[in-house]
Amino acid sequence: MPNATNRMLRTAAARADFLESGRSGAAGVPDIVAASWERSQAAGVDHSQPCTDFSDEIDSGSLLMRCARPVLRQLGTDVGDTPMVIALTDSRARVIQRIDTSGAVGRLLDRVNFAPGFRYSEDSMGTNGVGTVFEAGQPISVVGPEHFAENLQTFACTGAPIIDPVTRRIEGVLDISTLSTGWSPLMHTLVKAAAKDIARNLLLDRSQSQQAIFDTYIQIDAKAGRQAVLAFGDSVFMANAAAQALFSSAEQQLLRDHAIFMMGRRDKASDTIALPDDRLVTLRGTRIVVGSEVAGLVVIAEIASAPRFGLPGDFDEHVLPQIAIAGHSSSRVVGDLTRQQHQSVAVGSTPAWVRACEQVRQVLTENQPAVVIGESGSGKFTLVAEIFHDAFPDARSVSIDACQIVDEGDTDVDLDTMLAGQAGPTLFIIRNIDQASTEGAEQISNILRALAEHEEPTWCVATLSDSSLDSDLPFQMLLSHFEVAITVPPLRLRTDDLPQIVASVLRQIAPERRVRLSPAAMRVVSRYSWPRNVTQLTEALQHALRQRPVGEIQEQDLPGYCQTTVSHNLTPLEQAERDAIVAALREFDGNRVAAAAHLGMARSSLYRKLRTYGITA
Ligand SMILES: Nc1ncnc2c1ncn2[C@@H]1O[C@H](COP(=O)(O)OP(=O)(O)OP(=O)(O)O)[C@@H](O)[C@H]1O
Repeated sequence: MPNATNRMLRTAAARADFLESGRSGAAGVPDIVAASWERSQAAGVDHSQPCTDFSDEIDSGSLLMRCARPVLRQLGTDVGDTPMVIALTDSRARVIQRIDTSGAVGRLLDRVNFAPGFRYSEDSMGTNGVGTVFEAGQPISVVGPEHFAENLQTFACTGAPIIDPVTRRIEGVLDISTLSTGWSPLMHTLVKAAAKDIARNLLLDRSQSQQAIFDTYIQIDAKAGRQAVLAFGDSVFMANAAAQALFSSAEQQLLRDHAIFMMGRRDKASDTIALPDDRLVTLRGTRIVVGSEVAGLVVIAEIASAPRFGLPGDFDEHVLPQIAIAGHSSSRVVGDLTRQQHQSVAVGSTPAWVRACEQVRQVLTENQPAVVIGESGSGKFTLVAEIFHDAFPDARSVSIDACQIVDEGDTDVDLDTMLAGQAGPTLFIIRNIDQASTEGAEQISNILRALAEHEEPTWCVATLSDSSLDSDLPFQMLLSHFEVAITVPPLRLRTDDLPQIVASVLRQIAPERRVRLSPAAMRVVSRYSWPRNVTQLTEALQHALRQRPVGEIQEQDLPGYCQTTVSHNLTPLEQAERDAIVAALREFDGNRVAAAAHLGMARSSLYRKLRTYGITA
């Protein structure tokens, strides 16, 4: 029997002994491997079903990626047709790039989640050619049964650390993986040399880039007079006095994020960006190119316009619905609201949504106290207020947030003031009654009783989250006050309505700008599950508008988390499965282990499904 086969057999037997009886079973196995098995076991890695986590926030423009790119390209050419996969990880053992010289090896590695976004640390996947390199701080080959996990037994992985020559930190690992039968000690030499090349590039890039950015910044600042000048690079950020006076540190961070986005673009180095306070800032940039890569950007930033519309929460004619908000300081009742011309938010053709709209219209017409149930941010409040003002244009509405009702003596909601100020038909919307404390629920009960006896025409609707229904929270005592329950569907079940909803949100957050989504961006929006519903969609579109204040929003302008990997429209069965996973994650506060147990699913299957459905919650 050849030596290599013999060695593998012995290691396989030692691994079985180790799993049964601990370190004594690992006799004859190299110390570095035996120590790693022990660490894997101590970390609680399940050798029969290890599980890793996934994140889709990979920075393709990072310094490491930039320095590794030419080396990986060369390595790919050097190994030619040898069936293997070359992988680069970041400093958190997350695979950030993979080059397959063999589709078959690539497919096999997909099945064990050795793919971009997945973490291969030792405490998640056990002994392997990435995580163990981080632990040992040196190159290592892990061949066949030397892997701790069952599903990695057929592979051989050779990894070498990429050590930053300046900081001496491990910035990542370069790994070559193949089938254990095709492993050769030559791979060790190859990987070590390539990792060193990447480290050398780190040093060169840093010093050349920093010098080039600095030189350009000095030149532009000297000519800029009193204008704001900022310089951005991987580990460089400079702002002159004018820039520091003009932008807060949070705004500077935003400009930096946008500059990094601009660095990745090939078309133009100038752009306009909206700050959170809606000032429009024009950035005129100069790209700093080192070698064939963009290493930094120096920009002159000018305010193009002052804020053009109110802050979120402000009551103004652009903000729907037209209602008074019970704020922190008082429950204001605002009268004399004139109705503006606008598109209704109650649009949509999804049957569950149409049904909810009809029911809301009916309870308001017949003045029946109702609870509207649905996921947070699904638009319960907006829908009720909108339909109410549509049906009763001269009436007013008051919103009371149940969280703000504390107790009798210390309350934000002053019922007497509210009712005394009521000079006409009024809708009271009590939001999130499921969030009420015991004292709050008693207070709300008093309010509901008082409203029922009030002489003026009064409507009363409460909203609550469907996940609270089965609980024994204090709000349960309030349900007897309501005659009808209406359910609002979550956004992910309203995919047909999404184009209208997106248009409506864009009109609301950028009323004076003609922005729309490109077809590809709309596809991204349609595939994502939106666990926080319209609230989250609004945040995502605000983010996209900051990236691209005018014109057509592209898919890369949307936040990374909603770029799903789902490449087809989901079948009803898949939608049901995705919804069950989202619900379980919500129930267990994003705890994937608990969610998998609840769903009766292996953790690895859950991770695969998360990737398939693009669920990042
Ligand atoms: N059709 C729509 N068009 C534009 N914006 C909308 C639409 N529906 C809801 N919104 C916006 O989405 C956000 C969430 O809506 P809303 O507050 O009505 O949801 P909710 O279900 O009552 O939320 P919560 O459970 O958190 O109280 C709000 O900012 C609202 O302005």
